[in-house]
Amino acid sequence: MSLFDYTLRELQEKLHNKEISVTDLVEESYKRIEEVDEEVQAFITLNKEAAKQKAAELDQERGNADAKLFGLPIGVKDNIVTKGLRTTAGSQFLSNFEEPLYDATVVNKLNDAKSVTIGKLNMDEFAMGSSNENSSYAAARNPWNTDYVPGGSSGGSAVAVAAGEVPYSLGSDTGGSIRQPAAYCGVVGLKPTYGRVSRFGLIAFASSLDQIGPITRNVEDNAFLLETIAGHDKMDSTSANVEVPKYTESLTGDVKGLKIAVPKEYLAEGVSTEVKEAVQAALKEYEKMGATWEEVSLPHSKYALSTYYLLSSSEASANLARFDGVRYGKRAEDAETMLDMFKRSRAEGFGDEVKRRIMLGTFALSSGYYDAYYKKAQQVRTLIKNDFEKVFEDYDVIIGPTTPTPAFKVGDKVDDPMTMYANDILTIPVNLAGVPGISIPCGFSGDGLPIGLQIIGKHFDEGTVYRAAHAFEQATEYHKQRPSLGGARS
Ligand SMILES: NC(=O)C[C@H](N)C(=O)O
Repeated sequence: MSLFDYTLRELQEKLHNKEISVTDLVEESYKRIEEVDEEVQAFITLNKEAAKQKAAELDQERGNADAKLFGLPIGVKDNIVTKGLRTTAGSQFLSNFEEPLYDATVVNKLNDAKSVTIGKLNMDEFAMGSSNENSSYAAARNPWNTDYVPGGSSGGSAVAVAAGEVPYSLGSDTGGSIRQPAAYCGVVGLKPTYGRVSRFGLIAFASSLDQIGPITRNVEDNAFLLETIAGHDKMDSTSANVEVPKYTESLTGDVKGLKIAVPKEYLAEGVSTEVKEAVQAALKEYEKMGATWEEVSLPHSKYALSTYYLLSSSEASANLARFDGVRYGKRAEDAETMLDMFKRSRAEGFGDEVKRRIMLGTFALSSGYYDAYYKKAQQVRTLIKNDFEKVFEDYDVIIGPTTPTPAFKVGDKVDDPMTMYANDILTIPVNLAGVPGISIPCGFSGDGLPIGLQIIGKHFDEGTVYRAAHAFEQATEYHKQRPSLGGARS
């Protein structure tokens, strides 16, 4: 058994009782990375020397170890800026961004809580993708079967946790990038309410949709981590000044009387039989625990995918304008004029998917098309948000699958953007509405690949989402299964 099979709270107890040291934990992490990372490619950059030094320092000061994440090793998605530690956003454009000058707010919070950053996690370039195959580095692989993708864009964040390289990690979610890889890798991933967690220091993809969130092996750890990173930040004007509850206190195990809505659009055509059956079995489990469920409709769901690709690409085209070869990242050589230098740096620096989105976004924003595409998409976004609000007048949570199918094979969809985009059909509406959503393990396919259950809550009601997720976890064993990767673990 690995140390990382313990919950964060249990690890802290062991640290407290001096059964283990912070150095033991950090060494366990790097040992496991050495064993399996060549196979799964979860990390882009390791922080070995600094992490070991920090562990030694923390071991010295252990007497007053009451910081929230004291000594617990974490992996951070590589679009979250870390001072002095290379931050690439999965792009070779930023491969030389070795020494960022500041920490993202969430990283400051992790540091204040005295966690130890093990390294930066693999991702699709600038968070655009659903399989990790768009990483400029290596494509991360699914620990349950390395012929399969781990999902994306926070593929590395889900893989590192599922493969036992770190006990918990941070990802970011614009259209499903935390929940979809969490579902594919059999771990727990939460996208918080928009505004719950500061985006300061998150390399922006689509600013009105991006949120940072926790990926863990169980719901309690997830709630614990969200408590640490959430909260208002004056450096992010979209972060909400709303009190952060103690999420761990909402894990009562009691869902008696909980009112669940199941959107018929989420179990429709395109959702595989195995996934449907797993979700139906989960609903039965909730019934047994005293919750009730009813079918509802989110009628504008069918427009969510096109709305998302218009809005997120439009925002990306503006956000990514800053990568011009001047201020950040690589610069094209041999350019003759300044304009030529901009053009060549961008042509050489960005991968195909990023270019596709920038072109789509620029087109949607251009005069003559703006009203027909961008403005229209904004209006449809409001309709989608209203669908959710209407359902939440009568229900506490919405439950459905996280993804239409379990993970697919590496290479299967990489040349077909439309089928790749369709992966996020059940996660995207949640970002458009700005509400919180979690994915938790709820079964396995015939091929032994994990299936994820999505639980969606009201704005700023992560507490109820966690309570529902935790109760299901307590009643089932899916989260206790481990991939047999590397042979060394059981
Ligand atoms: N970034 C995300 O949340 C993932 C989504 N698959 C996208 O490519 O936009």
